[in-house]
Amino acid sequence: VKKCALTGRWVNDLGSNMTIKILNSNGDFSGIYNTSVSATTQKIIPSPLLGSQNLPNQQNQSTFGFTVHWSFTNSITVFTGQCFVDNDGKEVLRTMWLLRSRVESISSDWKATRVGTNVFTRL
Ligand SMILES: CC(=O)N1C(=O)N[C@@H]2[C@H](CCCCC(=O)O)SC[C@@H]21
Repeated sequence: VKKCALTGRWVNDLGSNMTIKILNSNGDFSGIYNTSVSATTQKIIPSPLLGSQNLPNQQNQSTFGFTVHWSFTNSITVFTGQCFVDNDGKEVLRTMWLLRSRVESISSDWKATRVGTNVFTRL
């Protein structure tokens, strides 16, 4: 199997996990994200994701991005990152994300976006 194809199951250091399904011929994919944490009090449920991975150099640690459309609250997270194969041959996703939460009014827009980094490894 090619190293660093995103297809499959990944887990991050927060304990969140995701399943990336079919990666089509131009690198687009869909999947499911199970977050272990939330900024809201709503009950967490698995949420769909859509994304793309740069294919031409897929076997050479390519870049990707995806959007999680949270099913349980009015927010969206976009992730972007790169898949690396470390010295032990383990695949690791180094990502950054933006979480945009819905706020009541434009005067609260300033506090509506959170940013972070995160690392995923194969489950
Ligand atoms: C990978 C990582 O850092 N994160 C993760 O696995 N879960 C949290 C956030 C979950 C947001 C849920 C919806 C909401 O609370 O508005 S997305 C970034 C962060």
